Amino acid sequence: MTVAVALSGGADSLLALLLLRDAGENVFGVHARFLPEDGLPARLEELCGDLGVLLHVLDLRREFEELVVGPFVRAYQRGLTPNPCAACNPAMKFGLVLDRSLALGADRLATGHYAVLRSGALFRGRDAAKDQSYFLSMVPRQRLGRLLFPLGEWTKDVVRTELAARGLTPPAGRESQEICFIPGDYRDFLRARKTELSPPGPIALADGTVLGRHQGLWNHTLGQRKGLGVAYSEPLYVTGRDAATNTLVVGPRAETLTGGCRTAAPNLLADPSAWPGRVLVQTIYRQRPVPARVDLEGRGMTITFSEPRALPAPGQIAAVYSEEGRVLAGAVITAE
Ligand SMILES: Nc1ncnc2c1ncn2[C@@H]1O[C@H](COP(=O)(O)OP(=O)(O)OP(=O)(O)O)[C@@H](O)[C@H]1O
Repeated sequence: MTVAVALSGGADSLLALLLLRDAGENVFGVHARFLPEDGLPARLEELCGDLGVLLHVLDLRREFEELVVGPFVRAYQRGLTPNPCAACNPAMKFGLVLDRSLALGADRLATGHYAVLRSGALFRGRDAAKDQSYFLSMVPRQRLGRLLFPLGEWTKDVVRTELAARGLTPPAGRESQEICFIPGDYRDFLRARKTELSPPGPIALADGTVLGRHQGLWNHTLGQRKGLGVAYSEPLYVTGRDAATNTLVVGPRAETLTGGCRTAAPNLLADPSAWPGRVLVQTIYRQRPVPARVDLEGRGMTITFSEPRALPAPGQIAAVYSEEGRVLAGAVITAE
């Protein structure tokens, strides 16, 4: 089988390449340039040359800006908390990179994601601390059949040890950042792009009582406590960002919890008729999933948690799991 391995320059995809090659697959590398100029493609070329592996560098900078970074910035302008991986995985890695890899002669595309594929079904990766199935929940089902995740049963520690034992240092020389195109704080990134963002506005309780002013909704995150600059008889938290009135809604801790949320149309990875009776939902990466009722209504999902949860941020992903860790669906959260 011919396998294209998506090489980021990091440790995980490098080991994925070596494991597949050791297993006798016919491998080649594909590296996508998503970001402005850096020296990484040249360092990867050199490493692949040493390993005797062909590398294709795909220039996807324009597409990444159009399909990932632009929508990310516009979502902030609409008062959302976007998750760029929700757009990147289906559109870029398992969209354009997969298509180009198939066109280059690959039967499959492998990545260094920590997740397991079994008979076309997606499951959590074995390393609970690195499991990336949450982000993969937005990848269309028919695309999964073309993918391989060789590190699904591995733990990060063993990956590091294995590479060291082979005397290899990944050329990227860094662990991934939370958002790959933002090296520091997202607010500095938005300012640096001179993005037109929401202006100052009122800070108010849910009943409309105005307590102060904020410097732009985009500066604040749901559940935030520090840095509000308003005095009140009890600690206040951000409980909502009303883009229509440009109001930052604050309230006591109890109001940072909710019983459920709504989503946009889900990406279904298992037919709802075959879902188990009990499902779990996760609304942030690395969050403990909780049992929930999921109603597929119209074009979206209505999720009712079995216990109150921290307010899910519109723009983030809600991933639905079986108790065995199978991903049943993923969708973008639209509202509480
Ligand atoms: N620029 C890129 N070009 C090709 N593939 C990429 C690129 N960036 C990421 N990938 C693929 O997506 C996988 C997950 O990427 P992520 O940014 O989450 O890195 P990671 O889990 O730290 O993995 P790695 O150690 O390989 O960087 C990578 O293992 C790799 O297969």
